[in-house]
Amino acid sequence: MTVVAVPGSKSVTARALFLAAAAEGETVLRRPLLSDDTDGFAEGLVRLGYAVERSADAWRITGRPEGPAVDRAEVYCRDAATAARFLPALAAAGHGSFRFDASAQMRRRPVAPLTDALRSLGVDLRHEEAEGRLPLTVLADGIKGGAIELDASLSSQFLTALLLTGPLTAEGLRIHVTGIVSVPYVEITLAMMRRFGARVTREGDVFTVAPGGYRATDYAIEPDASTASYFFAAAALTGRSATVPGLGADALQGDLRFVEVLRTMGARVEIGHDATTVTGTGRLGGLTVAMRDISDTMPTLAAIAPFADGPVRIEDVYNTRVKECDRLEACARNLRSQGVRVETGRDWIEIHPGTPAPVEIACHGDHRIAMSFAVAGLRTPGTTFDDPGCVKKTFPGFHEFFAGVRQEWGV
Ligand SMILES: O=C(O)C1=C[C@@H](OP(=O)(O)O)[C@@H](O)[C@H](O)C1
Ligand SMILES: C=C(OP(=O)(O)O)C(=O)O
Repeated sequence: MTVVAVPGSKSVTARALFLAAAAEGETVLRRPLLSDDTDGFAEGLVRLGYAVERSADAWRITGRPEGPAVDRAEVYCRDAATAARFLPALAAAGHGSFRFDASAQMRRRPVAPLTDALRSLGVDLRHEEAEGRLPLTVLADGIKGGAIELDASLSSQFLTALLLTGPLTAEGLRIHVTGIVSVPYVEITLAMMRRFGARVTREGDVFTVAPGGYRATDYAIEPDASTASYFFAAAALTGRSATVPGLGADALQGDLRFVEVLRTMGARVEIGHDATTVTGTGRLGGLTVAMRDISDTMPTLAAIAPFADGPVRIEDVYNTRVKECDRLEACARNLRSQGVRVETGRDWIEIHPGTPAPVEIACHGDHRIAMSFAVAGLRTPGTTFDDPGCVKKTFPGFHEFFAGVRQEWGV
C-alpha cells in the first residue's frame, strides 16, 4: 500500500479565499493548495485590497464584509476560471471600479451568463472586447439583491459565483436555475457557505440565499480529488495500490466518485472514514459512463481507456470543450496520434482497446491533459510532453511527485 498525500483542493481553496475575504474577522486556511490558480486568486484579493498573509501551510485572511479596500484595481486572473468568475462577483458587492483580465484561453472561455445575471441585478459592468468575455470592468456600487434566472449549463461556476455573493447583498438572492452541469461543485459551495455562517437553501431548481454576511472561521482544506484521480488511475493500470488520506466518505468533492468508475472497470476500491484506496486487480474492463458531474476526470479515463479490454464510451461531457482547451478534441487527437481508434460526437468520446505508441503529447497548455497522459505513460514508455510545465495550474511539482510514487511502486 502506497500512501499518496496529494495537495489541497483547488476548488475548496478558491471558495475558502472568497469566503474568508467576505467574512467578518480573521480566517485561517490550513493546507491550502499552492498552485498557479490559487496563487492567482490570492493575488487578486490582494489587488482588491484584502490582507492575505501566507506561509507554506496556513493562510490568514482579514475579511471585509463591506467589500474591496481600494476603489480602483486591475486583477489578472491568469488561467483560473474560479478567479475570473468568482472575483468579479465579489467586487460587484463592493464600491469602485475593478477591471478583470486573464490569459488568452481564459479570455475565450464564457462568462456571459454570470455577467448578464449581475447586470439584471443592477450591476454596471462593461466588456472591453467581446460581449460575455474578459476583459471586463465592474463599476460596483453594492448589490440590492432580488430574483434572477440563470443558465449554468456551460459552467456551474456562474451559479457558485452568485451564491457566494448572495449573503453580501442587501436583500438576498433567489436564483432560478434553468440548466446546470457539474452539480457536485455547487454542493461544495453550499456546504462551505454554511460553514462560514450563511443561510442558503435549495428547493429543486431554486436557490435562496439570505442576506447577513459570513463569519470567519478556522478551515482545513481537503486534498484535491481531481488530482487524486491520477494516482487512483495509475494504481488501477499497474496492479498497484494507492491510498489517499484526507479523502473519505465525508469528502466534499464529487470528483472522488471517479473511483466508482474504476471499480466498475475492475479495480478494488475501499472508501474509508478518512481515506480512499484503489488497488489494481489486473483487470480493466470497458464501460459506458456519463461524466457530466465529474468531467475534470474525463481526461484521466480517456488516457487510460485503450488499456481496457473493451470500448470506453464517455458521455455527457460537452462542457469539457470550454475548459483550459477543448478537452474532448485534445484527448481524441492525442489518442489518435498514439494509433488508438477513437470516435467523438458533440458531447461524447468512444475509445477502443489498443496499444498506444510512444509519442509527444500535445498538452494544449492544459494541466489535466499532461497529468492524464503521464499516467497512461506508465504503460507506454517513451511518452513525452510538449509543455510539461502546464501542470503548475493545480500541481506545480506533479512530475517529480509522480516519479516518487513510480519509484515506490517499482514501475
Ligand atoms: O467550481 C469549481 O471549483 C469548478 C467547477 C467545474 O467547472 P464547471 O462548472 O465549469 O464544469 C470544474 O471543472 C472546475 O475545475 C472547478
Ligand atoms: C476546468 C478546470 O479549471 P477552471 O475551470 O477552474 O479553470 C480544471 O481545473 O480542470
